[in-house]
This record gives sequence, C-alpha cells and structure tokens, in this order.
Amino acid sequence: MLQVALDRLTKDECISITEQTYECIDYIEIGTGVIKEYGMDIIRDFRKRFPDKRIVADMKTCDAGKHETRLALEAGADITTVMGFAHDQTILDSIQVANEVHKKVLVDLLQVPTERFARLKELGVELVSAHIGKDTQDHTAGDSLKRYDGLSEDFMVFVAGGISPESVQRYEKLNPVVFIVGGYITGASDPGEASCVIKGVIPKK
Ligand SMILES: O=C([C@H](O)CO)[C@H](O)[C@H](O)COP(=O)(O)O
Repeated sequence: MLQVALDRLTKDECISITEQTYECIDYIEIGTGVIKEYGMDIIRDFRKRFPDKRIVADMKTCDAGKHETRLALEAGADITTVMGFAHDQTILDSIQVANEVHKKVLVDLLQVPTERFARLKELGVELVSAHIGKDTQDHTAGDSLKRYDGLSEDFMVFVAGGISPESVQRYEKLNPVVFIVGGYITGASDPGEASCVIKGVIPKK
C-alpha cells in the first residue's frame, strides 16, 4: 500500500496533491511540519474532505503521549505517530488512548537502537516505521536499512525516507506493508502520475 507524505507544503498544496493522487494512494499522511503550521484544524479539514481515505497524523510525539494521541485521533486521524525513543510510559499511554477509540499508533524507529525493538514489542507496539530521516538520506544511502532486517516477524512494517521507484527494491527484505513516499510524489511535475508510477512498482499487500 502507498502512503503519500505531505511535507513542507501549504494547506492548499496539500489539498491539491491529495486530489491529484487520490486514485493511487491508500493513506494520506499529514506531515509533521504541516501539523506544526496548521495544527489539528488541517486534520479535521482532511477528515471531512477525504472521508474514504485513512489519515496518518505524523505527530512524532515524544512526550505527553495521552494528550497528543487524543488530539490527533479526535481530530480525525486513524493513526498517529509516536517516537520509538520516547519513554516506555509515553508509548504505553499513546497505545492505551488509541485502543480506547479503536485506532492505531505507528511507532517511528528513527534513532531507536536495535536493542530496543524487542522492548517495543513487549509494550504492545504493532505498527512501526522503518525510517531514514530527511537529514541523513544523502549521507547514509545503502546499508542503513540493514538494522531493520527481520522487523516484519514482530511488527506491521511501514518504510519511509526518500523512497522512489528506483529504490523500492531495496526494501524487499523488510517485507513492508506500507510505503511512505513524500518528495518523489510531492516534488513531481505531475504528482498524480508519480503516485501511480510508484504504486505500480510496490509489492501488492
Ligand atoms: O517523516 C518524514 C520526515 O521525517 C519529514 O518529516 C517524511 O514524511 C518521510 O521521510 C517521507 O518523506 P520523503 O523522505 O520525502 O519521501
């Protein structure tokens, strides 16, 4: 499945790109920077505009888990993100709030030591994002994905970080269920076409 990540865009650009890509995307991610600019209002707005799509709020919560998770899910997100390096209690609280409303938490593994993956499983984490951060994408291309090998035995895996049709194959061993794609789609001259091109090369799940 394909998740379009809406980052570094105005609200109007987010709406336009979502409309253009609608046919080929499965999840809409409201990016962290967009949430910082527009707050929960943009999640509420997207929920009304796009009732048939799953919405991921990339909150990147690292403290105040109950409060931030509730904010994003009550605004209409189906999934909200929490950082895997956050305190165990933050992750537990976020999962508890999400469970109460039958929604999900996606734990972002950015900067999480591999030794912590087992603990995340014990905490009840189900969804993880094997993520290469924006600021390191140019510096770590290649083997940094190795640290995520085997994750799909314990978690439903989302993958993110500079993904393009050319790099999709690199993720095969991670057995991802969702490919999160931002810049390749949002920076394209025809985002609709770009979303369908990448949808055509990611494994069907
Ligand atoms: O989570 C993301 C990143 O940390 C910026 O907030 C992006 O949504 C994710 O990396 C996907 O975007 P691209 O790397 O541009 O494909």
